[in-house]
Amino acid sequence: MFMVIKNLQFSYPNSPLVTVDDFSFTVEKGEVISVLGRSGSGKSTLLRLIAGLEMPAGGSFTLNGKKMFCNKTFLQPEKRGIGMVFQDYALFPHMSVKDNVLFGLSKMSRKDKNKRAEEVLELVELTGFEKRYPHQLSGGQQQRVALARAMAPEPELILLDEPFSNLDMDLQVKIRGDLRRILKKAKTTAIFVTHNQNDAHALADRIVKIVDGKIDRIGRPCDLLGESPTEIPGMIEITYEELIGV
Ligand SMILES: Nc1ncnc2c1ncn2[C@@H]1O[C@H](COP(=O)(O)OP(=O)(O)OP(=O)(O)O)[C@@H](O)[C@H]1O
Repeated sequence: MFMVIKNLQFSYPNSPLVTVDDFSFTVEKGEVISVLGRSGSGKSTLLRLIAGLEMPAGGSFTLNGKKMFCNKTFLQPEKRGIGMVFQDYALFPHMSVKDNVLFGLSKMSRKDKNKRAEEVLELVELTGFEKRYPHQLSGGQQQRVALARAMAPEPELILLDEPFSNLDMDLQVKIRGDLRRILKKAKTTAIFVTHNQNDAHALADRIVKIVDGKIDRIGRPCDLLGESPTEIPGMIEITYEELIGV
């Protein structure tokens, strides 16, 4: 299995709550997973643990056979091969679109960097926008530059934290369609965090639903559509056992 998270455990210091309580799930290569949950359920914390920005209290996480953490192994964020896109895009305002994308690339010749930047900008349909600055772009275009920058180094996994929350409703609908198409075209494995059920259902191959720091259910969007576990007796057992396989 491409990515395996097993019995992941985390609490913030000085907090009585267990923020991530015994999470186990697997992700296949090229799969798009939505982590769906209400505000405060622990979604961003899970992404921070995957990214290596927080140290888990227990459990293990491997990505493409590499131990990200397990017992005393803790791979630093910069060595994990994981790209991130956050809700505020975090583009460098004084850099052009192309320079923003080039920033994510290292250890390549100048020629190769330029080629890769052109490729990813084409993928997100921003060819011709290379010389513009972030303030000269729409919100959706800025979001696509952020995605291009994260995808440029060909990370093994991309994490997206509520990437649409700053966009207006019409744009959200368009961008989520674009995002799924872009991720699938590049065969990128992605974990996408949202509190919005529509986004989760439109984008994901599978959804990991979190309630109060615990995995409530895992399943395909068609399995989980609009139902709560109490409305489908036995649902947790079937989907969870079938799908985590760890
Ligand atoms: N630095 C911190 N110190 C202590 N508690 C924290 C810290 N950051 C988050 N928390 C708490 O951990 C819990 C989970 O927070 P987290 O940000 O992961 O939730 P979330 O599901 O991403 O929420 P949102 O959708 O609002 O971003 C919340 O109860 C939050 O108050």
